[in-house]
Amino acid sequence: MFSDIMKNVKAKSPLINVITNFVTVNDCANILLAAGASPCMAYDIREVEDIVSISQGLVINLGAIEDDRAMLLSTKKANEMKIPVIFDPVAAGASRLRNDLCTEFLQNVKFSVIRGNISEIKSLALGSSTTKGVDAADADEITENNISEVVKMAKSLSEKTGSVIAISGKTDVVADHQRAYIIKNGHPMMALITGSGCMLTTLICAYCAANPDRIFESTAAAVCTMGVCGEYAYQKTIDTDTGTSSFRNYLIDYVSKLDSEMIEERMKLEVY
Ligand SMILES: Nc1ncnc2c1ncn2[C@@H]1O[C@H](COP(=O)(O)OP(=O)(O)OP(=O)(O)O)[C@@H](O)[C@H]1O
Ligand SMILES: Cc1ncsc1CCO
Ligand SMILES: [Mg+2]
Repeated sequence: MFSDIMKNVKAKSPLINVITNFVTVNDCANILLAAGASPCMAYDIREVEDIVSISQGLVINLGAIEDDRAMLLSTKKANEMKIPVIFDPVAAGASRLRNDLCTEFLQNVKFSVIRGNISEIKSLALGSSTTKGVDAADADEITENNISEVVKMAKSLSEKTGSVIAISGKTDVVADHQRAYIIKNGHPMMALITGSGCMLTTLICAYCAANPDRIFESTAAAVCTMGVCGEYAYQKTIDTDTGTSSFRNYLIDYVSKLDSEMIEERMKLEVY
């Protein structure tokens, strides 16, 4: 299902500029290299337009905001060039600065994909502020009881923004204004390392940059990749009697080792 999408990442090796946070920046660069893409983490206002002009994709991550002017300048350039721009609204709902920037970005930028945990996406869609900082609040967890409401919310946010919406967690949702996939891969250990969400957003950008006419499918492929690699990495953590720090390395290892057969074997994707 995703074999050509993954092959294109390796064949084209897209250059992705990532304006992200100092917490997870190195993991984001490594996940891109593991997938076959090429990272650049330029964020200085004096050069972002030049770097974006030679890039095939752009990530804007609000984890630790240093210079929102550089973010806006680079998105403007990327939109002019019509390359995919992926938004990670980290901790949306947690502070006025984050909420104001999310509003400003959604008004002025065309994002191909918006990827967040359920609390962050609820904040964008409903203006709620339930988030536990950078982590989703337990009370927001997607369950069998609320999944239809969550899908409805994602479709309506997609309609409003023109972006594909990816919600991560125990259950992942990928939706545009009319279609949705539910993906149930991954492992709870993924929430015990920082940056699994930031890495997922960056991987989505690589897949979209290599397949710019297939944003919805590329997003789903990246979500499945991350989930399946989380499962393999957890197994390896158990087999080696290690813990969360090794798990993080194994996660990157498996993204570099993964092929489409390994995904297809384990993928738990349903059309909703
Ligand atoms: N309980 C879980 N079971 C299975 N997979 C999970 C679980 N929690 C998170 N994941 C997976 O971990 C990845 C990151 O999702 P998560 O929602 O934790 O991101 P996040 O909160 O934005 O993370 P961060 O801000 O630390 O980067 C996704 O691939 C998701 O499917
Ligand atoms: C822990 C943390 N704080 C700001 S960004 C970040 C990484 C996870 O989003
Ligand atoms: Mg996050």
